[in-house]
Amino acid sequence: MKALNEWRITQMRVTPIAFRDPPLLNAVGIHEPYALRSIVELETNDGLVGIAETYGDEGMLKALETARELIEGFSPFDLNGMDERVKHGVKATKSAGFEMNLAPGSHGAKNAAKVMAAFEGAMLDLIGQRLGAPVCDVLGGAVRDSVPYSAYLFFKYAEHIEKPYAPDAWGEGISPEQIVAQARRMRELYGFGSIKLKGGVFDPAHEVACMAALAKAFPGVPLRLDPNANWTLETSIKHAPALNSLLEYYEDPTPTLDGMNELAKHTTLPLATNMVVTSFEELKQSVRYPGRGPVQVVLSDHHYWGGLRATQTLARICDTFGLGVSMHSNSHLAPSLIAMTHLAAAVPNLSYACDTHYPWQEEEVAAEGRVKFVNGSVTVPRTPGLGVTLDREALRTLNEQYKSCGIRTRNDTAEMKKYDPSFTGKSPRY
Ligand SMILES: O=C([O-])C(=O)C[C@H](O)[C@@H](O)C(=O)[O-]
Ligand SMILES: [Mg+2]
Repeated sequence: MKALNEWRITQMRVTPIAFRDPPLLNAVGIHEPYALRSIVELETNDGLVGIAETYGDEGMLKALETARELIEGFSPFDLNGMDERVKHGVKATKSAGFEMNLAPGSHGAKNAAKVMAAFEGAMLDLIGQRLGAPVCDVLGGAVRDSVPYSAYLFFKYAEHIEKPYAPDAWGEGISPEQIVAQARRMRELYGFGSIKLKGGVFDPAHEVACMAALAKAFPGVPLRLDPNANWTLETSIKHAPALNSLLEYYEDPTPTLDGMNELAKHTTLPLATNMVVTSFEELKQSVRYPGRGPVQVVLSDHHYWGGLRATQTLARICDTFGLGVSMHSNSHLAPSLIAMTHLAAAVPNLSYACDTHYPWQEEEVAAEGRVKFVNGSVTVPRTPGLGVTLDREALRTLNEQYKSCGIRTRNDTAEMKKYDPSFTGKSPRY
């Protein structure tokens, strides 16, 4: 073991991976057959390896590569120094191709925050391993033993238009009956205590009918609907009275802070967002509105907010301004879900069950296997560090899948055009 003052990160490794992802529908199109992520490993001069999962889009891989010199050679304890180096050394980029509104992984403007989060995650894993403490303890200690997640329902087709593998077991999810069946299956398998439906896909009246069917099938279970800003302000106001009695919060129905602010005057529901408040600058703008303001619940996401510590800061600011806090997710595997779990354990004012796409994923890179849910919650690991080790064989397989799948930047709109050539992804559509 190196003395702590000689402890250094000697090498960064980034492995892009692709894993099977079902044909899930959203405001801008449909998920491609493979979702992209990357695994960042930081190795130290005493042979420890810390890991973090982040986005796998081409822009993110380039940003990580440009930041190599900002991490190699430095101490794993140098978290604040790393933040500063990355803030000044990693530039925002205008993505050369497509920037998908729902995929923060493709947002060049968030390059520095995304790189900080990836580096910090692996550094906290290293610190925890070295000290024999779980990441949540490094973050100041867990205030809960397990973290509640929400069932995350999607409208979906039974299979992809191109068929690189056999269809999933969930089947089609379009009618209210199919959505209720999807929720029932997900609750049976995972025990989730609240339910979110990804909306912004079909006629809003159909989506409201699905929420009513869910409320009838699961009385007392908290429900959320997220149209991903695909409804105009007028449409969002029109459906507010029906949703008032159905939802626990109304997530990003309409675009812009101004739009959400106006909507807030027409609904009794808290308005939640992972679209109009996605940075500290936007949070500042949001809390400056007089009255109720545009946002009552911030859906944080450490992967693009600058990391676990930055998200703790975000949660404290939310507490100061009386805003609720929960978490947004994307298609992800155990290293990401477990990092969210450590973080959520160390956020006292987490007010709602967090999102996770995890039930939609079948493949895994963790040697521990698939993450287990008990009554919809994930137990906070007590093992040193993140508590996730890489299954090297699985990592190799998912990296091979990345190389062969041909996808380099998530583009749900281009995928949807294969089903419907007239689809534009233009938003708000309803
Ligand atoms: O809450 C959200 O906005 C999301 O989860 C965004 C995701 O990109 C979701 O729309 C998806 O996976 O299609
Ligand atoms: Mg959302």
